[in-house]
Amino acid sequence: MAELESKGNDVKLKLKQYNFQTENVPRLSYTDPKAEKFISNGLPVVLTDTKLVSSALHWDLDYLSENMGEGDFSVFLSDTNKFMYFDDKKIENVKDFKQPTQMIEMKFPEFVKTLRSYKEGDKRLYMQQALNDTVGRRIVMDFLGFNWTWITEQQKKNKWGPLTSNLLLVGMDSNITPAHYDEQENFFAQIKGSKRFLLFDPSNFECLYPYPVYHPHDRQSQVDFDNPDSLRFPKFQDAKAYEAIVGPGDVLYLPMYWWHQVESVPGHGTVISVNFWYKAGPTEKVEYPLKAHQRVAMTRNIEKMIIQALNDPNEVAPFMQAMVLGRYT
Ligand SMILES: O=C(O)C(=O)C[C@H](CCCc1ccccc1)C(=O)O
Ligand SMILES: [Zn+2]
Repeated sequence: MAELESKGNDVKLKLKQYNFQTENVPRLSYTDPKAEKFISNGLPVVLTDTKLVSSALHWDLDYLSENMGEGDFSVFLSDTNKFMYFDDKKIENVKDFKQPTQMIEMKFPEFVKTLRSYKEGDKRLYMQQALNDTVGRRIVMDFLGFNWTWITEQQKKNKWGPLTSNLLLVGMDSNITPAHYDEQENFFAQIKGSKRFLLFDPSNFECLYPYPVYHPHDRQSQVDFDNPDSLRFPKFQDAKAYEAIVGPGDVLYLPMYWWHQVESVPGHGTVISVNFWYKAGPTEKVEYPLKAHQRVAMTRNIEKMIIQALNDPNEVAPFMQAMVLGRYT
């Protein structure tokens, strides 16, 4: 889609326009009882005033350069502004799989230097690294200063599993993480710059055509949002999108299995976020009709069983087609 450049500072016009309708995700103070209701019902909501990461709102490239320590950080390089995740353990399953990005390990100061010397035509950069104990003392203090009381209360109230990681995301504006879903609950905290989320309920599974489970791009949509192939993906036009724009201090509750595309809003320079990924809680009692995310989990389990039983990714499609075509179609 053509990227509309706006003359004024209306961020809306700077955003890419897609051909599906979008509705806004509610934006509520975390003190609003309605906000808790959204979270307990597994519905996305933008929470303001949580102070979840207020101890990090001063983070910028220089401060991080000085305080992130001597560790190596995973930096993804892309020839385009898209950074599609891939699982390198599954590359062997797909003949001549073409990696869309390459990952290099960099010290933080080197990453900053490369970022600052970026010019048109260079590979774009996106640092995506789980925070760990190699970071400097000041970052530890900022991390300890997160509003753990509130978020741990949310974890308990909603019977989520343990916190698995905090992904630190430092990217260039206009970077895009294409549509995918994750199997974890997520409180996404925005620290610097703005990000636009396009969210889709798990029931949009049929409209977003995820790659096969054995594919390196498992959990990612096959549809190119900028040039959707309506022949291969006819239901894409029926996808129902929700939109949320998060700025510094905002926290997006991103429920497990909800599809999301993340666009770093152009014009803000470096964009910094930290997410909080929680494992699912114990599987709730199965009630009928099954919820959409339960169907997705079931589909995944069935695909995994077939892959394991056939022991060859190339046999999965013919097997499933033989099982379904002409019988269930
Ligand atoms: O927090 C989330 O879930 C996001 O998708 C945030 C996203 C980067 C995530 C990269 C990634 C995607 C899939 C697996 C592992 C890592 C962004 O902010 O660009
Ligand atoms: Zn994600």
